[in-house]
Amino acid sequence: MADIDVKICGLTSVEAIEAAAEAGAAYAGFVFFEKSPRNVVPREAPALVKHVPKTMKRVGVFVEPSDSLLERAIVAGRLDIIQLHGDERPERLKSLKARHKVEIWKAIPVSTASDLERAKRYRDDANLILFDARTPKASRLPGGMGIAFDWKLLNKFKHKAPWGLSGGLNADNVAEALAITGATMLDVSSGVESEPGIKNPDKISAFMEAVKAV
Ligand SMILES: O=C(O)c1ccccc1N[C@@H]1O[C@H](COP(=O)(O)O)[C@@H](O)[C@H]1O
Repeated sequence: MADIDVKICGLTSVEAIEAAAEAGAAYAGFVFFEKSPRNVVPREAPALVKHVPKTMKRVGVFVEPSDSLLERAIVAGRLDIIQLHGDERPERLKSLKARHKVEIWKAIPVSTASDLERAKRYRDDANLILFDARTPKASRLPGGMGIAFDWKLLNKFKHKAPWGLSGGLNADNVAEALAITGATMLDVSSGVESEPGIKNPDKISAFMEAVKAV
């Protein structure tokens, strides 16, 4: 694989964790958001994360989490990274960074070029900016909907911080996404599922094969 790190997100079963590990994913993602079909509550996390090999980092996905949820999830999920998917301000990231020994990733919803400008506010406080598709206003989730944005927006964007690409990726379109954006970090959820919340090991492996073929 051409130095591309992949996060398989929304893992809720041992089978899916093992498929992600076997296929060579760098990150195992667990969603701590009760509206999500992939929600993991902190008390369930230890039984899952014990199957994540040392070669992978554990990422917790949150949407404007309370301090209490974060504290419980970080401990129970032995999280290396927290990914914030809501309207969290840079100050919130700064204070979380001071309090917890984790990396912080900030997801930025993208539909137009001006959305990319928003990312600049997080450059000092986020370890990685994740460009994700903006989901429709009426939708229940700010991510994990299998929606892609216009990757050409990233084409000429001057990145001044580490960044990754997510939103609507799957085995059929990931080569094109990589060709257009030059991303070196990818995050996928719906594109490796049979139905919302149910990961499909064959799709995980096909996605990783498609990335390796680039
Ligand atoms: O996956 C979820 O249920 C989810 C819920 C709330 C916020 C983010 C969520 N997932 C993240 O969304 C993107 C894109 O997912 P997809 O591949 O388009 O399904 C990805 O970063 C997930 O981590």
